[in-house]
Amino acid sequence: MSEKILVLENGEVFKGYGFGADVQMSGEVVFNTGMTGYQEILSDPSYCGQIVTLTYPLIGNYGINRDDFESITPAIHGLIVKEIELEPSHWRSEESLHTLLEAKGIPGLAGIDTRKLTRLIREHGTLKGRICASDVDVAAVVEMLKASEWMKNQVELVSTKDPYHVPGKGKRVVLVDFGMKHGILHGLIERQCDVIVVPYKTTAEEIIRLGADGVLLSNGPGNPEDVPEAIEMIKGILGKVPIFGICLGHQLLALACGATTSRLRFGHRGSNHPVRELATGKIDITAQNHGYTVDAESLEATELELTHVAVNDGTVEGVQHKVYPAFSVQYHPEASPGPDDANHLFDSFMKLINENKKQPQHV
Ligand SMILES: NC(=O)CC[C@H](N)C(=O)O
Repeated sequence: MSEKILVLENGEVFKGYGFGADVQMSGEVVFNTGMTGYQEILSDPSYCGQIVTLTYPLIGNYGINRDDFESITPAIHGLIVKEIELEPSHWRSEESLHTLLEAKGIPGLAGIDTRKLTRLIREHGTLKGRICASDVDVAAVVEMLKASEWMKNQVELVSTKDPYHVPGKGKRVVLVDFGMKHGILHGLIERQCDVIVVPYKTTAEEIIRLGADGVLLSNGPGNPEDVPEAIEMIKGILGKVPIFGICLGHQLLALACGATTSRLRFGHRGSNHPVRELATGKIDITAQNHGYTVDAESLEATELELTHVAVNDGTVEGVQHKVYPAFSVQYHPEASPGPDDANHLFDSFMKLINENKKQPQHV
């Protein structure tokens, strides 16, 4: 394994060795605190353009299996670990993390102090970085990183290009794909839904024409303000069909209702984030992966009510519309990876759809 380095825009350099693809890539360096779940993390399209540092110190020991991908084509720009296991052992394992990343053209960096890197990100906020060969001109890379913009419009890169149908005998749910994790689709299939997955630019009229009983707004990468067409679409379906938003979908629902969003210093990424439901005081331990948040103060001027908050930092984790059937959460009820505590939210969505159907449909 060849020597590789991580160069950060603030000039810091971490020396380690490469695994995965032997390529150089830049991205926003973030960290995830999950102890397991690297296969789901690296294939979650919400990480598009990011270099993910895993804080758990030994990664790769249970390999890569056939079933746990959250998307077929990973969109991350790199994976950083303390120690990489090249010879995995697990009955479901089909290949190693190294061979998967190699095949997908994604660079890995191992052998660095991931605690030090994580502390740096926590203090400074997320940083732009580049995984490079050890003999690069570091000063030139730093200049290039400083001059570069944050990646934009990642949703365009990961959303499906064409709509497709996943037939089921139950309610018809239009799933708007902003970079959907497959776990969300599974959550609907398990509830017998008849799912139509549509591209992120689909209009409100097209969604209504599909005969949607409910609309699920998926997770996805980047800044929610980068997808104004989706915000317009949500304004068009609000009050006409029940809506459930997850992560980016939650941020987009909030923007469509007049709230604002902003960037968190270092985000929430991991499998153990406690969230409090305000109505009951109940805590769910949740899977999270986001760098933006809905601004709590901005909710006052809207018809949205705050339903969930993050226990760790008090940020907005869930909202519900006071008039129309629409709610959303910043965390991941589909987990993958992480605990299933919040899986009941798919049932809440089904309930909302069923109750809406009982209302007289039109005047
Ligand atoms: N997982 C997601 O949907 C992430 C939402 C958004 N891209 C963020 O970082 O906040």
